[in-house]
Amino acid sequence: MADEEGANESSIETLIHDRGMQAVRRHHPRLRWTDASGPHELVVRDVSIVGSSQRAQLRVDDRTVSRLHAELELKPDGLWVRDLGSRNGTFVQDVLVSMARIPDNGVLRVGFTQLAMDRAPEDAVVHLWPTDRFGPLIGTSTALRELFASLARIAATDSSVFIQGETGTGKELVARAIHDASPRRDGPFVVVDCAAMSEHRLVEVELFGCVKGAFEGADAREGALESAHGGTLFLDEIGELPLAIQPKLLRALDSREVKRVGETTARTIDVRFVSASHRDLQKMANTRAFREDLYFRLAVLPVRVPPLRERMEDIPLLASHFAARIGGALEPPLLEEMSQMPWFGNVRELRNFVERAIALGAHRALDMATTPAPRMETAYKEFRERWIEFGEREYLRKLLDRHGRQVASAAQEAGLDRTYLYRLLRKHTL
Ligand SMILES: Nc1ncnc2c1ncn2[C@@H]1O[C@H](COP(=O)(O)OP(=O)(O)OP(=O)(O)O)[C@@H](O)[C@H]1O
Repeated sequence: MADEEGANESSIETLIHDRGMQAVRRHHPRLRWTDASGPHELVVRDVSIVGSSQRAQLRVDDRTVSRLHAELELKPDGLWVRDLGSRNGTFVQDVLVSMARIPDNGVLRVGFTQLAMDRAPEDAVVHLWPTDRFGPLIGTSTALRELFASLARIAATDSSVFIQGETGTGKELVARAIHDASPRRDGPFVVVDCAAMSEHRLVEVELFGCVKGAFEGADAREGALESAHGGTLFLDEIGELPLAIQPKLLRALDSREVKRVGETTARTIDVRFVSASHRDLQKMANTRAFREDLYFRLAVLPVRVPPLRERMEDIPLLASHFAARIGGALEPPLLEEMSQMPWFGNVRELRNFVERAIALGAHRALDMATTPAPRMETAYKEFRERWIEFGEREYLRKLLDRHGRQVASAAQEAGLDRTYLYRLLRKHTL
């Protein structure tokens, strides 16, 4: 029998002990609806897509529903829905929403179909990872310990994993942790940053390789898919993969074979695919900016890395870890203050902040994180540098907002190369 600790009525979960392990007992929401093919019900346990596509986890047979219409996500405070750029909109309690929590016993509407939510008859017990570390990853929050437990299960399989999360949440580290915990750990871990190459031929050669003379000046070279043979291929920023290359990657995923550019015979590969993006591939699939079939092939096991602001309990542990790594320590009042900050750049921003706090002192670090512009009473050279940094950051922040974080259109307005804009965004942890 599980014994309960601190039941919280407003939350969907309670911390319990089950068979000596820490776990959460969680009630799962159930959705019931009737569409063209009759009445249905589904208990939502994971991130699920609602749509008319055959591949959607919650398929609604209604022509007014987009193929990938909305996404459901279970968070500690309940079930959230996010519209994926649908044609006819997503409604909660009859209000048009882009993102909203569905209240208990509330109603979600997609197109003409109403889905009534209630509580599934049986609660689920979700085990948490017993420690605050999983390979290179650190975290003590329920959200991360649940993620660690699911990464351990994922690592044991060979299925393709798609990691979604805001910039700086630790997606690359999650990919690394999966590889290190998997039976492929002694094989190679190959990383390809799909955002780093805007030219389609470059990406193609990087991924698939080429034979000598395949195009002017081409030398024979092995692509990343071949290099990752026996190991894991991590495709970072997969949302930036040019559409023209996507069918070729899909074929490689299906057939486990690659042909170098200019080659006619195929080579067999044994590779585990892990990909990541901070962008909404589902939304991109709706506007055909990303192939829907490729998305579902890559996202057999979808993983969501929560933003730091949804797991503030992790801040002191992470901050002390980053400080200790460079031989420093942080004072408790600073840790306290850090727990109030928004961390839009997530763990990367936290790491940079800690490094600054140790190198320059807490005051300067806080100043740089929170003061809107540098103070005038600074040496001219430093003032000038910081003013440019500040101006650049503000410019980029506003630009991104105007374009709903779509880098391609933002780059166009700014008259910048997309790759360069990416580099600037990383520099400013935006
Ligand atoms: N849970 C964690 N434990 C320890 N270090 C972490 C954790 N999460 C992130 N980091 C560190 O934060 C930094 C950013 O992480 P990472 O590069 O994996 O983020 P990302 O989500 O891939 O970012 P981007 O979207 O910009 O590519 C790295 O230095 C990483 O080591």
